[in-house]
Amino acid sequence: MFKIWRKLNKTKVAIICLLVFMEAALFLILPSMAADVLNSSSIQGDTGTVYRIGGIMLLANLLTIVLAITSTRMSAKESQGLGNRLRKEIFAKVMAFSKKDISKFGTSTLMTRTTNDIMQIQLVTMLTLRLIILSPIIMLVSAFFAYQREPQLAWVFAITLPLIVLGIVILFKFANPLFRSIQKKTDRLNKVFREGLSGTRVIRAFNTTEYEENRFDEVNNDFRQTAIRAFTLLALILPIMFMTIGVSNVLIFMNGAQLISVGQMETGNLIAFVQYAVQVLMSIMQVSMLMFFLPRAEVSAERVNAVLAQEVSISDPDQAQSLKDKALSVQFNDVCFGFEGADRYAVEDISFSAQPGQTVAIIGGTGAGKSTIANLVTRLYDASKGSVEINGVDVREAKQADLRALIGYAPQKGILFSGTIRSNMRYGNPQASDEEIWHALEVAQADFVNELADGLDARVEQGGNNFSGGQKQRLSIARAIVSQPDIYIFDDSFSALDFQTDAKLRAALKPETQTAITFIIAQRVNTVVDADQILVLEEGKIVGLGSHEELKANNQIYQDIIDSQMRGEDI
Ligand SMILES: Nc1ncnc2c1ncn2[C@@H]1O[C@H](COP(=O)(O)OP(=O)(O)OP(=O)(O)O)[C@@H](O)[C@H]1O
Repeated sequence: MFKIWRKLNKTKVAIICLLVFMEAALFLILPSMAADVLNSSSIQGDTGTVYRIGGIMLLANLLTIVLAITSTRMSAKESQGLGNRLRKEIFAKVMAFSKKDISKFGTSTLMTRTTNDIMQIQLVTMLTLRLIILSPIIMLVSAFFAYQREPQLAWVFAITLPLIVLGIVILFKFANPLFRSIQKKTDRLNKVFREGLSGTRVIRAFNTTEYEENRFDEVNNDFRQTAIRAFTLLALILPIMFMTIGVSNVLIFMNGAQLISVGQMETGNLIAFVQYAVQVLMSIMQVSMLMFFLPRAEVSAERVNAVLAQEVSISDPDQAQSLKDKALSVQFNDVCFGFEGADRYAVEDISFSAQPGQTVAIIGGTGAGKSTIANLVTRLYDASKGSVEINGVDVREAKQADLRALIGYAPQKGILFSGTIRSNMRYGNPQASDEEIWHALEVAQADFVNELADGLDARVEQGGNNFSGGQKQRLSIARAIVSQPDIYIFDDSFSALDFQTDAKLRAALKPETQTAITFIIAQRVNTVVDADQILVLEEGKIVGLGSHEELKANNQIYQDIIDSQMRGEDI
């Protein structure tokens, strides 16, 4: 938590502490002033002095309120500002994470950490800024003033304080593990909810709505039961406090009345003692409430710090080499890559090179390692062995931003962002004109945009959910074309297109990619027939490399793929 609090604005924290200190000082003198008026018969007889002291007390009260409002507002602003900065830092960090880094945490917990955990931290920061000075000062000074006024009544504290401390310690012991468990259960709740949301269509198609509802009910009820237990314990603090305050008042009044009757105590002192005693107990309550929230926030802070401290596994070198003004090329030198924990490489001993104007097709069955090769070019993964060179530079020696500026990537799943068609098309080239966008859409065979009433201004919902899979793919292809890259990567982007559209798209793409290197990942032979070189992948290894004609003549595996797809027809 302290690590996170170091991010607070120190000047503002100092001002808040000063305001709170002044608030405490004013608050503390009020009972003494009232007691002095009540105790002194000379003051009571002097109406002018009574009014003057009353006026000062009123003013002190007003000032206390102004100070309290100002410090509360500043604490709120500072704690919200801290939350804002933490969310921004986490977002920036997660954006820099490689796929491997993200999978270390999981999407659901990253979301919970960015929302729920940061809210816990904000709440405790605000409480702390207000109470960390206010409550201990009021508690200690009130106890001192109370003792100074009437040491004869101090024994009451000897009974009430241990009672209160014992009650709070017992509550802490039981509630803390429950609050820790709530945090984990929030992650689970999010995970099941997210899975349900993203899999709605599959759930309905398999008629498993009831099964999914039961699964959600189970985690939801588990969360509810733990939360009820934790908050019931938390709610017990108030009754314990009020009961203790009540008992202490009764004891003070009983003993005080006796002392007044025998002339050993003045009425004003009794009133002041009661007020100070209440303040002592209320301050203990405030501190204990804070102590109650603190462990929860501590757990949250640990979870947030873990994300911020996570080393980004793919980072820029200190002295990056430029990729500009160099001849365009892509070269794989005996590249192997394995996922963490996997017992074999996902791709192994991959070597090939590509020159400007060439199309490299990668074909192979499901899980053969095709996307992994694309991810090695874009440096979403780093080679475990060997090297990937772009323009003669090892990708690990270049800046990621420079590398990615060279690449136009159309992913396997057409991923779009909420906004308009235009904003999505300009994603890789903010300066693109409408003409350039329409041209790219034409090349990508995205004719359907012409029919949309709003054309380029047509709305794109979150994830492009208002477009079909094939439409999303074409828009993703157009987006890659708009950025006019040196290297195109179409990762199975033609799979949702019919044969005719696939052929038309590849023909239209040719003049666009004349000076570029184009990667086409596909499972269909039709899509790769025109490629300059085709990499045939099986279980992560290249089992064939050549043109369609060469492979068709000499490569048994390629022939098998053709046979399985065309059932012997000639391609
Ligand atoms: N995040 C991951 N963690 C562990 N293993 C993975 C991960 N992603 C992919 N793999 C494994 O790596 C291998 C290659 O995956 P890759 O996605 O490159 O295949 P692919 O040829 O593109 O398949 P498809 O055509 O089905 O998309 C597969 O065996 C897969 O199980």
